[in-house]
Amino acid sequence: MRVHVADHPLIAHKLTALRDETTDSPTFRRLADELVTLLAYEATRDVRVQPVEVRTPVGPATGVRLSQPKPLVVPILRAGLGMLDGMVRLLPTAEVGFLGMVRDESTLKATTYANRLPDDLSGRQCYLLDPMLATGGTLAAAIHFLVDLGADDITAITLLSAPEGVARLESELAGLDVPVSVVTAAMDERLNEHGYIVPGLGDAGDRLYGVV
Ligand SMILES: O=P(O)(O)OC[C@H]1O[C@H](OP(=O)(O)OP(=O)(O)O)[C@H](O)[C@@H]1O
Ligand SMILES: O=c1cc[nH]c(=O)[nH]1
Ligand SMILES: [Mg+2]
Repeated sequence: MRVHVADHPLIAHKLTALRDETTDSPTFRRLADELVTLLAYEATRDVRVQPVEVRTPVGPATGVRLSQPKPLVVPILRAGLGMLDGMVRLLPTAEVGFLGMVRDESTLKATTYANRLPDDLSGRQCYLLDPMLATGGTLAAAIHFLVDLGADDITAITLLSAPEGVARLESELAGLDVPVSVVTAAMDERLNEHGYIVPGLGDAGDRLYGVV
């Protein structure tokens, strides 16, 4: 599994404001949106393209366009929804599927409560969106979902990741022959006893949408 930690002062600047407990929801949403657009640039480095000829006013030119089948973007509800607009701004022709998953706060086990994905993902490049990679249970289950439907290339984009979650993904996905990458804005220190990322930013879903 390839793990890319973004190293850019603009990303670090926005992430610091995102972490700040005094940042309100509207600002948090705007920052998450801006951050994912910056991360998407790195995450789509291997997006598949095919050659195409166009005519400029001066003459013929060879360029590229995104290959078929279209990439699939999958936000993991709730918090991943806060990353969707920023991602499709960069990949406007992508299709969007949805996974609703929630982690039990006492057992830390993830369960799936909604699934709106194409039936067949053969040959599809998929981009999973979730701001937090904590224990890794949610992302591991989401990746298995996509692989079971035939996805053959998966990139997860997260805002914060914990080393424990990355280690879990590495061991749970070790047998897969599907390439998986994680692109994250930061690798934090650790998880606390409640499974929260330290220093983290708290509960991403609550900070985006309020406590429910
Ligand atoms: O790596 P893990 O330990 O599985 O934790 C990460 C998950 O926890 C959060 O979602 P949450 O369950 O709070 O749902 P929400 O998005 O509805 O707030 C977060 O958005 C991830 O999906
Ligand atoms: O720190 C964490 C861990 C899981 N989910 C969150 O929203 N935040
Ligand atoms: Mg939450």
